[in-house]
Amino acid sequence: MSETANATETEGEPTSEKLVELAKRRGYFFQSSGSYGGVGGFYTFGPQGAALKGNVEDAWRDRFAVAEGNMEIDAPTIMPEPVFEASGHLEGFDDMLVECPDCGESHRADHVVEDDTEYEDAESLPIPEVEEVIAEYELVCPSCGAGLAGQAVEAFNLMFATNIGPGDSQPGYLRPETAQGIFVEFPRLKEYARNQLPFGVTQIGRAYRNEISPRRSIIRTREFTQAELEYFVDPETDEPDLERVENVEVALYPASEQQTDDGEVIETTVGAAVEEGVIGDPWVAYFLGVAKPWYESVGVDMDRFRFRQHLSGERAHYAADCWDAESEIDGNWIELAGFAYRSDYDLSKHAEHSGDRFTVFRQYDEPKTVERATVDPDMSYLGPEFGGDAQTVVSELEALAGRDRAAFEGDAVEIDLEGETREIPVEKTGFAVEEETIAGEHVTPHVVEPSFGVDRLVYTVLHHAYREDEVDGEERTYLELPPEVAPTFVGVFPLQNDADLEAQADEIVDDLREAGLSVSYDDSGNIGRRYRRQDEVGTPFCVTVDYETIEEDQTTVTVRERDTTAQKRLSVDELAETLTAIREGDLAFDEL
Ligand SMILES: Nc1ncnc2c1ncn2[C@@H]1O[C@H](COP(=O)(O)OP(=O)(O)OP(=O)(O)O)[C@@H](O)[C@H]1O
Repeated sequence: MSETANATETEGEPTSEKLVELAKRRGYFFQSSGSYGGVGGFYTFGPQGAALKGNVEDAWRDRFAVAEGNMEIDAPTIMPEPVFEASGHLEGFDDMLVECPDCGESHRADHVVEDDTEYEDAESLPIPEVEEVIAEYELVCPSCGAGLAGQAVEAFNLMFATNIGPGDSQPGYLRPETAQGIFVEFPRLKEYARNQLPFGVTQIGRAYRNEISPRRSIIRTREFTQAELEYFVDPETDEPDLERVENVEVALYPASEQQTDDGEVIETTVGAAVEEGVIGDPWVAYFLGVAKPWYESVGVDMDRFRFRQHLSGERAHYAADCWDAESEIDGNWIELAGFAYRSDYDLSKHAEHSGDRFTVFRQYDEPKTVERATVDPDMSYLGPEFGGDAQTVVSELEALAGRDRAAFEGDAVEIDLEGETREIPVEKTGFAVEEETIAGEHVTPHVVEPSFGVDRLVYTVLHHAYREDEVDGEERTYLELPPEVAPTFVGVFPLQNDADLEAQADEIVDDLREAGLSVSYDDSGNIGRRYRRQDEVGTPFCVTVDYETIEEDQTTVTVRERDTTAQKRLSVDELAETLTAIREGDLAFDEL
């Protein structure tokens, strides 16, 4: 999809620029391998970024694996070629590439079209049409301004290829999504679920896409982290428990609204959206309802968040319905996650290509009596008589009996043998209809997939938390991160370089760490500068140990809150307990 759906691309808006600078300076994220000049699309999360990302992943695991009762697996990132033949990635996981004839820069042709025309869904256009649009609108290279008309647009496969073992006899690919690692293990995973649908399998891990033009720092990279849930359901019998999410308020931007000039985002509840048919699939609705409060809890600003339905051309052909979670960044909407109903497409493909069983046995409430059409399984006499291998004749007739009993009502049945039509007298086929009692049947589960990008979410959380204000006549930058995800919960400072103050501060650090809080100790520079440093990385509280603390009858410290900069004196003895209660949301700083 387009990153800029319904908004204009305004790369390098102030907040993003300042955030990227802060991220590098304070250890959130920066371009990798900088000593060697860096390479586009690869980023390293520094100490703060790795901690924030880890907290977001833990929060995702708590909500989508643990709280939902789903399993979690950890599959390899390299998989052999047949997996991607089956999944369709080898054949069709392409983006449209156009190269600038002047500067040689590569661009995504659909993005070039979307950025400078009214087309919103250029990805779904056939290549020749994209070439025509580029010529018709006289579109130019975003890097150097040279005209792109007449340049060939090519399909470029996004998978990174490798060889497994020496030589090139076993090609493999770095997975472009974590999902395939779950699908291919379905025959084993269903056993861990005791062959009972519905069940869900999650995975948090790296995915790799050789993006044509990685951009906007960690929003589009070539190596990124996904958190995916594959939820396997019986399409005929399973239904989500919508009551659990029906009152969740959501901002929805359905396809129908996107197609009109004055289309609007609809503010409604999940329950009402299902009832009114705005969200077609109840499973997708359920996961949108779970996701919205979760996004809010990790710090996404709900005034800058919506669910956008895919336009029909944007959807994979097998996907019955698909919605994206989107966040607004400097006037652009970016995709944070996709929620798709993928039908039985993935499991059927892997069954077909691997020959393994990707079904679950659906037990009926009561055994059922069914009629089954059979033919004589021993028709060895038919082989020579009808010119063909007897086994082939039998299986052709069996297949026909299974799907078209009426074919056996006349005097003779017609089957195709090696391209020739043969007539076989019905009485020679041994055709019969038998009654059979069956306890259930094998069904291929359907898949509902919430697929989250972690890096884009980390970027959004930082962007939405970015604040500037003035404290004591000085400009200040701070990140209003929720305590649940902030890399450090509390900074501890001795007021001055004094052995007694430092010893007391060390003791407090130990106490707080023992209570499970993440603590940063800082004794360099004046107190004001130390506060600024913690503000900039989003540390919710700072504790200062001063001379009052170490006076015998005055064992208190100053605790300062990041957002308001309000300060209170708290007893050292109760510090760990009080801060833990705040961290858990049981107490507010202004109640102290
Ligand atoms: N190159 C990338 N860099 C960072 N995150 C990505 C990248 N590609 C996909 N993701 C994340 O993985 C999630 C699920 O992947 P999905 O295949 O649905 O993305 P997509 O629709 O191909 O994304 P886009 O259209 O932006 O390329 C996305 O919502 C996004 O958060």
